[in-house]
Amino acid sequence: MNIPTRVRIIDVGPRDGLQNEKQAVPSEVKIGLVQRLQDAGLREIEVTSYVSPKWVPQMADNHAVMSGIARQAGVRYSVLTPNLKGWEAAVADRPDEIVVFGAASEAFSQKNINCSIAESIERFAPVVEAARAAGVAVRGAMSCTVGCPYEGEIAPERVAYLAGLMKGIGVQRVDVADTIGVGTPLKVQRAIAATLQHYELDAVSGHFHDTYGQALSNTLAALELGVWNFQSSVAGLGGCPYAKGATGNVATEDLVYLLHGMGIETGIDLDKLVDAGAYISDFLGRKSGSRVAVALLNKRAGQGTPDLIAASACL
Ligand SMILES: CC(C)(COP(=O)([O-])OP(=O)([O-])OC[C@H]1O[C@@H](n2cnc3c(N)ncnc32)[C@H](O)[C@@H]1OP(=O)([O-])[O-])[C@@H](O)C(=O)NCCC(=O)NCCSC(=O)C[C@@](C)(O)CC(=O)[O-]
Repeated sequence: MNIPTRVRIIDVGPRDGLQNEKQAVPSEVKIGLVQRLQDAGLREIEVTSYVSPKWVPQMADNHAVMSGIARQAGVRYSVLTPNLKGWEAAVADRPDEIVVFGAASEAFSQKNINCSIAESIERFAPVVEAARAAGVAVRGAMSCTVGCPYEGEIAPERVAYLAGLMKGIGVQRVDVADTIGVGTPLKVQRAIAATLQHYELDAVSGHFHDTYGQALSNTLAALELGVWNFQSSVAGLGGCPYAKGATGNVATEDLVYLLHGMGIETGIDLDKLVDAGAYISDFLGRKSGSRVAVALLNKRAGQGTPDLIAASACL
């Protein structure tokens, strides 16, 4: 076992978390969320995406959000850019990192970005080149590395193929995404191992949705392989508009609780993170998707400690 002692978390809540929200979330609320996440100690935040507003209307205010955030030294702000048009709009807003996003599944690639895997790489290549020439870091999101809503199970060879293509065009690090949260630990480990054929461990992150309640188990499986970069979404927000029925990412609060409980350092203040989750959940008018946050908020409200509630349930 090669469990790391420190983990870096990218909170993708403002982007992945909110992109699928039906109600319009004002730019000020998104900016307030980014502020609270950095106050809680997050050092990487995925802020928005420069995609077609017809495809993802919630991200149409990308410029307002990126220009409205109060940047803090040492925090990396990333944005999604699927093509040169997205890059050209994004670069004016000075992201620290851009994310090109492909899929290990042909059908998902078509549904999500309207092109084949091969075409997507052709579109990404000039984006990557321009970003690197401008000194902007480049990450590649790899969707459907375990399962696809249209094609079912995805073989690790297809993940290795995509990772190789990403590497070939100069993408510096990649996310192994279980977009629809169907993965289980061994399948996730196989997808990561396939990615490691092309990328160093330090350049691989886990991005697990929690649709089937497996995200923390999958995190542990990734930790066992030494992975130390993870993406999560405060309050468990989110889902992809082109993966119907898939729920949000693993909640950042749940991830931090797990990691701190294992003695793994994150640099994140869990109480402040719970406040950030409460802020956005209150705005959306619903309970947090984080079980840790709900337990800690109940505890704060004096409704008993989670330990006592659990004990009384056994009586
Ligand atoms: C990629 C495209 C644009 C291709 O869409 P397309 O229709 O093939 O593009 P096009 O080049 O033919 O252009 C069509 C129209 O879109 C405009 N357009 C073209 N590009 C842009 C741009 N960058 N920004 C703004 N507008 C753009 C373009 O100007 C034109 O406008 P019109 O003339 O009709 O008015 C489209 O499919 C799209 O926007 N898809 C967005 C998909 C998306 O954001 N999905 C969610 C994020 S991925 C995800 O959540 C998964 C992830 C990353 O979290 C990991 C995981 O869990 O799996």
